[in-house]
Amino acid sequence: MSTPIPKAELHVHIEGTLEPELAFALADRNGVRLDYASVDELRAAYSFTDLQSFLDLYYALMAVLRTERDFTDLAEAYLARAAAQGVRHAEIFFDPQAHAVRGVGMDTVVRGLSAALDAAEERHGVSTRLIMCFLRDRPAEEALATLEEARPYLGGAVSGVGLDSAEMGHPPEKFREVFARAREAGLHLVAHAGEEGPPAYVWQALDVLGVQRVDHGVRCLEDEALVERLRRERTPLTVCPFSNVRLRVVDRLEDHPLPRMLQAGLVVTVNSDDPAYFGGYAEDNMRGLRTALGLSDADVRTLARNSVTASFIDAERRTALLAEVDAHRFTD
Ligand code: HPA
Ligand SMILES: [Zn+2]
Repeated sequence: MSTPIPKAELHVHIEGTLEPELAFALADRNGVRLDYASVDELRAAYSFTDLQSFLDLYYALMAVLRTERDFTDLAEAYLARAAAQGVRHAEIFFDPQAHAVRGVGMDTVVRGLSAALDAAEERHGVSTRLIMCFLRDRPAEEALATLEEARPYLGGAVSGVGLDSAEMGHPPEKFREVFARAREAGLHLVAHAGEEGPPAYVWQALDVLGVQRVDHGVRCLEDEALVERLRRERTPLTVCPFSNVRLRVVDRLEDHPLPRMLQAGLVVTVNSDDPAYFGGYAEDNMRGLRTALGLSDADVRTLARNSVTASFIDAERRTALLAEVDAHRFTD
């Protein structure tokens, strides 16, 4: 690969970076039986019809994650791959409720992930933040309990909260209270909205939850007033092109609405979402898009700059990373 452009990744689920090889290694280590005979057989199951069909496999495979060391190994593997793809800063989602159902508690998950994240700057040159997501298809009360369980880590290991899982039928307003509490705790706020769900869910994420970024948000294009609002307030959208194709939010990469989003003046970023399942990491997404849509060098630089300005890093590192993006030379 020619030198990837330096960038931030703002939308990646750590559980979605679980590659089949690591899943089998952890299954062996923990004595967990998988329903698949081999890595190839598992990979062959990665054919999705919508978000739910993906989530079913995503949650099932998490059964192999048991100990602090498992979470450390998972995050370390992601950080090494991300660094090789030019990622210089990563804001990483995790789903504590999806682990609690197996009796794997908050401390195990956060301490395990933090061990890898804390070493990432020195080991890989990647700064990091951790964003705790609530599962929107679980009750609001469970999200509140999850926030309380994470209390010792809020503002420390955990910088923000998000909202993910099955979108349809689970509007952002269901989580009004937990987001209000997270705001009181001084946390950053983001939410998945407008991936499969309608523009109304994006409005709610902004007006009811008060999010600083919208994850996905591609369906905003169906509502002109919403596009104008996002543009005027420069609310970043963390777009995930490979994910959109694999989950059939768009038919083909060639049809991806990203150029229209840029054209509309939106602060768009490119991200990998669940790279082990969707066919590639951050730079893979960038190059895939570039080829499919004929993006220019200037477009790619704009996307990389957006990723840095949309991140939650401090001003000094932001300036340093923007300088790196501007100094990048395209060689192919
Ligand atoms: O793309 C996604 N959408 C919603 N929830 C998720 N959890 C992991 N990936 C996703
Ligand atoms: Zn996502």
